[in-house]
Amino acid sequence: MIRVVLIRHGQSVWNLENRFTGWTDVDLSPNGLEEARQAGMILSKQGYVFDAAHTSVLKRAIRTMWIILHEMDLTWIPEFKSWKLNERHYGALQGLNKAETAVKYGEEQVHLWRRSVDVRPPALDKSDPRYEASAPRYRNLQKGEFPLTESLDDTERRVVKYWEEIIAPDLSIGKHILIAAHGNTLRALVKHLDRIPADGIADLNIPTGMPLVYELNEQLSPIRHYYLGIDGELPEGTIPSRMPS
Ligand SMILES: O=C(O)[C@H](O)COP(=O)(O)O
Repeated sequence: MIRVVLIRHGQSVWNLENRFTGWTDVDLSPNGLEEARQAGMILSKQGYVFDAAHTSVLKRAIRTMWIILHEMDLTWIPEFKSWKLNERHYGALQGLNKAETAVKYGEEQVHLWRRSVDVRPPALDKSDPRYEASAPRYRNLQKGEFPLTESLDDTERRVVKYWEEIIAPDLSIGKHILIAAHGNTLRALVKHLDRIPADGIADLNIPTGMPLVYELNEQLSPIRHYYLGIDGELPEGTIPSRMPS
């Protein structure tokens, strides 16, 4: 049986401040550090071992992965970082407080920006300091790949490309893989794996710092999935109470 573990980074300082984050490179909050440590402890206690770990180029996910691997005494395994696992780009909303934005534009509009599959938030202007296309970490992006904003569909396309080209071949030869990524990156991946229709994804939220295990068949189609708690797998369908802001 093939198994892959997905984990959303621990709480970040902007999760705590309730700000749209996207590609902004904020770090974990003290609580997020602890969530990552607990996730590593849970995985270790449940006997999980990984051959490789994949993450984004954003430090909240990288640090989560590092803490988990440290807790599991697996810091020696190969690590891979890709912008394709970055959080969904939140365009000109990045940095704004979510509650204040809802007051300004209305709950309905903000819900559309956050949870529809095809509505893109207002785009960043290329002159905006938040447009970081020339940052060293993004130098390998092809022309036009650096987003000014993204819908969940846009995010899904790049995540699925990474899954199909990089992760799936390794899973197929029996490697055990950890993916430490972001709320919307993982929503997009889960939408793809579980073939969730566009109108079925709005209520799917992935909590910070909780290991989510997917068991897959030989064709890499999901058999079942569950979150891991300190006492083992949570009953299928259980969503842990630690929800994103
Ligand atoms: O980028 C962000 O702001 C969050 O990590 C995910 O935000 P959302 O729950 O508003 O999509």
